[in-house]
Amino acid sequence: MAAEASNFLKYVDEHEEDFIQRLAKAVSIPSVSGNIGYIKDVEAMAEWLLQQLISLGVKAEKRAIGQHKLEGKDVDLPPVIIGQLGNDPNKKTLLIYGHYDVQPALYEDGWHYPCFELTQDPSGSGRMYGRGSTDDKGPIMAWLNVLEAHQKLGKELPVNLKMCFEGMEENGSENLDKFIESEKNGFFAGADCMCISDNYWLNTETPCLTYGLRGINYYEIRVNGPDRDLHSGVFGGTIHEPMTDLILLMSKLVTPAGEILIPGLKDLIAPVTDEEREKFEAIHFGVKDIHAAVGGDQTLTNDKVTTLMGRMRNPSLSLHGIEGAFSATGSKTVIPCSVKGKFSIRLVPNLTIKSVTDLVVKYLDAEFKKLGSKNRCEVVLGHGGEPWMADFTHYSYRAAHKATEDVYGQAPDYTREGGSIPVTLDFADILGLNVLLLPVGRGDDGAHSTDEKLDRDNYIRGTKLLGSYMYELAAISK
Ligand SMILES: C[C@H](N)C(=O)N[C@@H](Cc1c[nH]cn1)C(=O)O
Ligand SMILES: [Zn+2]
Ligand SMILES: [Zn+2]
Repeated sequence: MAAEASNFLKYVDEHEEDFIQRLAKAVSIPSVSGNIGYIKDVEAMAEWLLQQLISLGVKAEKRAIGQHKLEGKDVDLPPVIIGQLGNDPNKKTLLIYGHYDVQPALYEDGWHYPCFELTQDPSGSGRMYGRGSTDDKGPIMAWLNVLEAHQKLGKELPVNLKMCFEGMEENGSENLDKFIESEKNGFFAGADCMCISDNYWLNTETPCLTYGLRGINYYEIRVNGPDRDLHSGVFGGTIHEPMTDLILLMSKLVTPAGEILIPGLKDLIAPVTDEEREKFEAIHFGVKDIHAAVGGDQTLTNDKVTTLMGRMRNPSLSLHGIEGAFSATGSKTVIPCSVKGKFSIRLVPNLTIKSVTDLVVKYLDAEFKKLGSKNRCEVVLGHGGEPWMADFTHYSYRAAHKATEDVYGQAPDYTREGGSIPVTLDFADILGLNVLLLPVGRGDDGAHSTDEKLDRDNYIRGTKLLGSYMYELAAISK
């Protein structure tokens, strides 16, 4: 461990409670980017984060990045917050990214704790529940904790730090690529490498460094029929029903065993190399880790490597929901006039947003024609992100490896994330940077799920990890 880091680590140990209060404040702002009803909260979260950064000595500002359509209305995109601390030509410059928006959360979905109130597990396990605790407010707060420790200790950071925080990650990071492009020779100039903390360990015990992400294509199948909802007793048996068409189409996408049924898609996947397989075999993981994380034994196979490849190396297709369908309690006998089926496909090398979309649209159009329905059907790509891979032999990974050993007393696993952070590829390609994914949370944190949580130990040691990584990065030769 770099000796200069020791009083930083001591500060972290002495300020655990303050750091938890910081996370509690962040979680209390319901910054859901996908619903129009939360626009004010997303703005409030951006403003609170900006003020936190300024109070920690960061030269920070909010940047507007245009408008988008939300629930049919034109509204401002959440601002990007950029900041800089340190500009010493003798130091390396690290760029960090995080997102201050969160997935939706409703108590009725099955939460056991208030969704937007950081709640400590009463049994004393150290679990801290709340939407955004692990994705991605916990990691952002961990960076802020690092800054606070240095400010209060009167210590300079060992590297120059540039920061970019967005509020649209959970909805496709719209326009962020354009912002990065426009600031390539401006704000982002001079960055040596990049670190993103926005994914999770594979299990509950082994820290990891992540060098790959699956991409994502998010689709809607829109089936429109009559111009109003109808009584099924009066009109059932007389018209083509949009829900019936949609369910049929959705059933043609994937089998219960997870096999994607879109013709031609498999042929586009890059063949798996021996080196890749060896990397998967070396990971500390068992299907029991998935059983623990999902609270059931629903794994498709008991084989470790097949399971890991299912998550990291193969595409997957998930059906998410149907907008416009009756879903409340009770027995409403309605025929919905217009429904939108939502599904996504996780992309792996060499699948691209376009190649997959071409196949999806062609296939669903043909399947719809086979139904002979008089309804109208349209397949729309909502947002897309390409898959990404990094060079994990880069000095930034070596620094993070060392920091993990310092903080956790064990070497990290090298993993690929099944989830997507589409802007990672934009940062890597547009700025020409090596990107390291350095997760804080565990595999059972339940990101996007009910009872999302972050363990107190991961939050505190995660703060130490991010700080130690900066020290190792400063010390390592390129
Ligand atoms: C891994 C990251 N924390 C995350 O959750 N990413 C999301 C991104 C996304 C794309 N569409 C909606 N959200 C994910 O992988 O689902
Ligand atoms: Zn997320
Ligand atoms: Zn995230």
